[in-house]
Amino acid sequence: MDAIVERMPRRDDDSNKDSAVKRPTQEEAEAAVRTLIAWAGDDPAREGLLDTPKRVVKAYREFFRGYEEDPIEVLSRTFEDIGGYDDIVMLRDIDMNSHCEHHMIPFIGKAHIAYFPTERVVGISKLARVVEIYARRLQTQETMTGQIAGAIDVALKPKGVAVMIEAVHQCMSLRGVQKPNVATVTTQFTGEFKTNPALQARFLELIRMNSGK
Ligand SMILES: Nc1nc2c(ncn2[C@@H]2O[C@H](COP(=O)(O)OP(=O)(O)OP(=O)(O)O)[C@@H](O)[C@H]2O)c(=O)[nH]1
Ligand SMILES: [Zn+2]
Repeated sequence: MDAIVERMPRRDDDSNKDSAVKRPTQEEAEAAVRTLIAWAGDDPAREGLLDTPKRVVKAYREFFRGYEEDPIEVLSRTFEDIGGYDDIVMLRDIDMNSHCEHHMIPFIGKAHIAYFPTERVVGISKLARVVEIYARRLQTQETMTGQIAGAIDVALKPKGVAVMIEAVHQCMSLRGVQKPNVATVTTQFTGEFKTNPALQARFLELIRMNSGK
């Protein structure tokens, strides 16, 4: 599982000059957007489009800010005093949106996460933050599902982790095959969620209970 955890894969700003990928300047990024506007068939010098490159570059900073954050660090603050609690902790229906690495088009859906703590638990918001960090990178849904489970596994060393993502890929809805209502479902189980079918079934049941399916 460890191999799949990418903490901060391509940090290439001034803090890491040895990185393989050099981050372009703001001007270079804006010029690239002007090229794409021209490729779309419009005039980047048209008044309505003059500020568009700046806005797009700013939006990209937001969409892809996950490269600057470290999920393991986010999960490093844990609490021991859990009053003898000895069961799974589950976060259901975490809204997420990411961008597929093949088309750079959004895929949008929900993540469900459960883990079975040993002695220590993590603040529940941190699990949603981990989803956010990996979602704000160029992704495949499979990779992202594995990375989330891997990070929780490595950082918390729980008895097990379960992650499910259900998402609609707009690269399938808006272009290409044009099938707008396809849900892609991915799961990753570690530890007892992998070896204990009853625990795995409980995770799936807890998800279904909510959706009324
Ligand atoms: N497995 C997987 N595939 C994805 C994901 N996001 C997008 N894809 C797929 O990536 C594939 C890329 O296929 P290509 O044939 O190289 O590209 P394409 O010609 O644009 O493919 P079409 O979408 O079929 O038009 C497509 O089948 C997409 O549906 C993902 O998260 N996981
Ligand atoms: Zn795609």
